[in-house]
Amino acid sequence: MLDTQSILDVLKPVQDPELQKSLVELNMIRNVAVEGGNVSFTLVLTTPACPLREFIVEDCKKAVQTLPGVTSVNVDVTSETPQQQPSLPDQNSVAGAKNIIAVSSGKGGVGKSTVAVNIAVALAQTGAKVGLLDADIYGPNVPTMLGLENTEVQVEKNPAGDILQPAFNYGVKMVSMGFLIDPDQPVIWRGPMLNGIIRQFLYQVNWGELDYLVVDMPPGTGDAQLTMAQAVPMAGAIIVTTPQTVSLQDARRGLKMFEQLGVNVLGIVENMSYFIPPDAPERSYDLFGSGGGEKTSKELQVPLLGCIPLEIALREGGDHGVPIVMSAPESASAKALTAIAQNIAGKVSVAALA
Ligand SMILES: Nc1ncnc2c1ncn2[C@@H]1O[C@H](COP(=O)(O)OP(=O)(O)OP(=O)(O)O)[C@@H](O)[C@H]1O
Repeated sequence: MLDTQSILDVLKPVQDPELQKSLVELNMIRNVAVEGGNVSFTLVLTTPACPLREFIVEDCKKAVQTLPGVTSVNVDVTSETPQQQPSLPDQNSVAGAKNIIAVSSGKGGVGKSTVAVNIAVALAQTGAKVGLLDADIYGPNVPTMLGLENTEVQVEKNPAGDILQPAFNYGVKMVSMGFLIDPDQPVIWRGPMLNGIIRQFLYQVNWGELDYLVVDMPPGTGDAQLTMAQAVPMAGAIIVTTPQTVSLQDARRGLKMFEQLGVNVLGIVENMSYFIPPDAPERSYDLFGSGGGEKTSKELQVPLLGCIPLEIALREGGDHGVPIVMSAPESASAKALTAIAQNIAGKVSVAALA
């Protein structure tokens, strides 16, 4: 007989390809309804950024259609991002923020902020609720890249501590070190000061509900990384590198540091992997050698999340405050960044449900 139980039974062997577990057992199939031969249910994915959405829907439909008497299958797709749990006793979650992702690099100038901004916007484009915390004290350039450089931060007076109102553009809520410091004045940061500001940015900002809080870390291995790892449960870190050997060596150091701090490294992103000339987009040149990111990822046994080409439009997007995933989603770098964002979202779900 065609009923809720028979639908759930036939769907039981269908797995989430990333989590490699049964959709039914993961409680991802809900609201099953049968009316005559018409079957409908809700598929609750673990991220709105799921790149395999169509594939999973197709698998479900095929399974249900094997039942005799089924005339139509209607799948309503939605998502609930799982929440990362604290791993250390003193950690405090950021209220409302389900998954905190640190974007880091061994050294400056490899494109860490460019990657952080574009993956934040790409995640927001899928419908996810996204925050971006610019913790890069040495070069807080996220406001410029998001077109928010002249923002006046709004502060809400509160007896328990003032609350900052994040700036907002392209679907992303953002706070930046750049809002607090004069960009032309050098600031000498001492560990405790930096620690205090990062904690303020985590806990005294009106972030609201967030599926992902992306944090643009200062380059290198220092106090900011230590503060983050101690303060909050992190879904994971990603390390941005370029293909040159020196950059890869720095990436290795960054990776080891996160491992020592007990932070899950979601993978490496190789930026400036190859050059695409704007007047001959069918060509590409390996300016800095090739395969470095892949080699490092194999050696260190962490996934390579993707490779981003060197494209003039990507730099221009950053300078003009319109991230390339917004301005030219069909460009090679935007496609690479969107795929990386989806990849990260998948790995975050796996880590949260492990
Ligand atoms: N793939 C790319 N193609 C072209 N330009 C790029 C690419 N990646 C980054 N850039 C440009 O390189 C410069 C440095 O990038 P970005 O500020 O993102 O690096 P960073 O690692 O965050 O640096 P810092 O450590 O100073 O914060 C920027 O002008 C950016 O637009």
